[in-house]
Amino acid sequence: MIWFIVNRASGNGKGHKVWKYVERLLIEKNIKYQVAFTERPRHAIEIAKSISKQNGTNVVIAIGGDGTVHEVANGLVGSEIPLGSIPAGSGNDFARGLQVPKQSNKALEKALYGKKRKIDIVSINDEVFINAAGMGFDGQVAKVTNQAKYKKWLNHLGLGKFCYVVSFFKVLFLYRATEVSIVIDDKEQTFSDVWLIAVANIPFYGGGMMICPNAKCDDGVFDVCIVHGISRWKLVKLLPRVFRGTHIFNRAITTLTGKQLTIMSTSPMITHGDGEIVGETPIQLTIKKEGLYIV
Ligand SMILES: Nc1ncnc2c1ncn2[C@@H]1O[C@H](COP(=O)(O)OP(=O)(O)OP(=O)(O)O)[C@@H](O)[C@H]1O
Repeated sequence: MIWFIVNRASGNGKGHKVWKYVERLLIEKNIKYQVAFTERPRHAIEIAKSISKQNGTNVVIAIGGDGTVHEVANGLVGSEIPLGSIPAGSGNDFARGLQVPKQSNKALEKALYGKKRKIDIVSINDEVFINAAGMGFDGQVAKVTNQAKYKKWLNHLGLGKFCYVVSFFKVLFLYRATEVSIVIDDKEQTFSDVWLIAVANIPFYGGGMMICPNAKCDDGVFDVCIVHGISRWKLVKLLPRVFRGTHIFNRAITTLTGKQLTIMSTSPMITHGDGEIVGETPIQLTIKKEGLYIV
């Protein structure tokens, strides 16, 4: 059976439109399917979990943005059912990082007939993330974005991916950098004046920012980007370079790779996983090699 989990609210209603289009294609092609619509945050986790316990499911296709893909992945972890996706959100970084076509008909093709493969995932508290997590400035930006009214308007204008840039400037003037101590694969390091730490499984987050340009979702490690010892003004100047991934050559950036990471900080750093708030420091992240099937 082919299952769809649809977040009609994603991308400010884009999820609904994409589903209507996909539904028409499925009927035209005479493809049998089942569909469940999410009714609230975290509902997709419950739905995917319950589907994963049924026999005869070939694929679960998420229609929504990164939040929906994150939830479906959390529901499917531990099963052999692959996750497919048809992007309908504001950021769609998962689709960008895994070459899922933007056009719904092509994304549907890939989800139905593409090759099943395993990717790494990263566990953080009791959740897993597939794109990236971020602590500090990043976590605050994710929190502000999720609550933002301008998200709706920017989505409406087809500029949804700029939500994070608007939030960046909102958080910039109030945020205070902190002292951080990390243990990565048993090696301890300290950093002062830390703005953010991003841990990435794919290069993109925040609507196309290439935060860890070398991240690969099947290499058994996550990539870490630490931004520290930089003034607010220089941070603003660095932002455009993040879209090209060339920020990593700046001396305010430290990049690392690892399988296990513990982060402690003088003041708590809000933490997001795939754009959803998952806690605050102290926090531990562990790679689960080949932990999820995708298609
Ligand atoms: N019926 C619903 N009503 C309101 N929110 C919902 C509903 N179903 C799911 N959600 C929540 O909507 C949130 C946003 O969804 P999603 O991330 O897929 O879209 P987006 O924010 O537009 O896209 P992106 O994450 O790519 O920027 C998710 O955190 C999800 O839990």
